Amino acid sequence: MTAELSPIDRAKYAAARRSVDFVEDGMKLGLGTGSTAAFMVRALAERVKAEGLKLTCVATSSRTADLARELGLTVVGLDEVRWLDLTIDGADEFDPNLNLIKGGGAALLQEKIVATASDRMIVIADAAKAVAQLGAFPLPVEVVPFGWQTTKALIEETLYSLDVLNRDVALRLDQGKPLRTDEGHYILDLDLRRIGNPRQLALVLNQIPGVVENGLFVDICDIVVVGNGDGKVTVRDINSGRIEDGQVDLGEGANIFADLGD
Ligand SMILES: O=C(CO)[C@H](O)[C@H](O)COP(=O)(O)O
Repeated sequence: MTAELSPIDRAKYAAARRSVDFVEDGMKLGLGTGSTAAFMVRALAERVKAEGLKLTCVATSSRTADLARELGLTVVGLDEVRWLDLTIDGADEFDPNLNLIKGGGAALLQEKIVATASDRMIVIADAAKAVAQLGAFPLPVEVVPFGWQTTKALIEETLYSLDVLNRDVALRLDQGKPLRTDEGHYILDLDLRRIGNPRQLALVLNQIPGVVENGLFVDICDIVVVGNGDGKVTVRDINSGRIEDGQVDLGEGANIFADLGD
């Protein structure tokens, strides 16, 4: 079954499977959004079933909440628990300081709120998401629909004032219409190629009226788990500096992959 999966999906599964080893009984857990996070939710549900773990989960999107509930996990609102032990989520890019671009799945707002309300954030990713400098992936910025074109112009002016050379800003569409986030906002994707100073850019973007949040996660992620198509995983902890290599048995994913219909 696993042989039919693409190498990228095997890499995502490997990272996801390794990340759930960090989950302990009784934890309050943030569940990310995206395809890698979906593998994690499935691997987590398997562990809960096999070991009878008692977990309280907070989802970062309606998609993740639906999947987690369908798999029997307990999902509550963030305000019911206020603070989480751990959040596990995917990313679109991560740099050597574990700063991230997120929001490829349009869930950056809830993802940032949940990760910030957690003792630790683990990012799970395939190796292709590692970059020397953020920015090849267009930076998602969530904006309110009211006056969004004015907000877009203000963003372009701000990028110009920061001497950003490439500053293509595009409204994200879904079947020809503006994509709506879970909160009903729009997403603008900023194709910047290179982000020299993610901390500065994140702060400046959030000063613009109409901007709700941006997809730069600076100093939020603690650990990255990087998966490869052959099941090799590397865990890097930015706080301790520890790097640990391991191997995930991809055969263990057979149930999960079968559920996906692959
Ligand atoms: O930020 C996200 C959703 O808003 C995702 O974590 C990010 O887009 C990675 O997605 P995938 O795991 O499907 O590659």
